[in-house]
Amino acid sequence: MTRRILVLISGNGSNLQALIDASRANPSTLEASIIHVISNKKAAYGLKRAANAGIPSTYHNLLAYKNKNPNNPQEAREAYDADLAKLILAQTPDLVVCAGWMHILSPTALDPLEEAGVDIINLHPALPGQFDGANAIERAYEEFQRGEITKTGIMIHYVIAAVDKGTPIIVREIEMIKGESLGDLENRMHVVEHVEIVNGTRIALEERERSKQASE
Ligand SMILES: Nc1nc2c(c(=O)[nH]1)N[C@@H](CN(C=O)c1ccc(C(=O)N[C@@H](CCC(=O)O)C(=O)O)cc1)CN2
Ligand SMILES: NCC(=O)N[C@@H]1O[C@H](COP(=O)([O-])[O-])[C@@H](O)[C@H]1O
Repeated sequence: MTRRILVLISGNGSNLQALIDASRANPSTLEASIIHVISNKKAAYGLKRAANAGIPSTYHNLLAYKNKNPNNPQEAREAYDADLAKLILAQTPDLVVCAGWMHILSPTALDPLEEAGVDIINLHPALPGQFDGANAIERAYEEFQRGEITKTGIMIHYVIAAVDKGTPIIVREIEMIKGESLGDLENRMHVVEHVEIVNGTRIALEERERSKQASE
């Protein structure tokens, strides 16, 4: 049975592209099919990448929920997340991959997926516990400029409610270079990301299969 991956994006989608390319390489380096892409940003170039690859996609618009419930942003967010979980489960994925997905998932999104036995993994451009949250690369670069750190990295981790605190699957350290521009650091990190998001996805799928076999 071909393993089914659903990918969540918010922007350029270069990591989505890495997953697409790996799953379609001959021989494939990722034995799985990307069945659907969901973006929380309408202008995400990753939606065009999905279309170019013939992969169905959905734009899930948080603003529409906030406009329907202007006086309670938390309630709007939870309704958005609950519908996001329904959108995801309707595609019956084996795994969800956050690939530049810039929205914090609340338990109203995470709980239905956990109940359905669908794992979520995330690519985060920092080492465990180093720069949790958004803008991690920029924050690392600023600390390096201040002489506070000498290295950063990327990790692929399971997603739990606590942001970027889930169990790491892959951790890769990246040495920082004196005099290097932020753009050059970002480019070096993206090269590593594009390799490790494929490896992390493969490992998560394998771990899921082992866990299913053990429970049978
Ligand atoms: N519950 C979890 N949700 C998410 C996780 C996670 O580990 N647990 N990982 C993130 C990805 N991420 C870092 O890797 C991350 C992305 C975005 C943010 C954030 O502050 N988002 C803001 C909106 C920012 C924007 O729209 O530009 C927000 O959601 O309010 C933090 C961490 C994916 N989600
Ligand atoms: N907190 C999550 C986060 O910061 N993710 C980062 O967003 C970029 C997405 O690029 P892409 O859209 O080209 O894949 C990547 O650098 C990824 O590490």
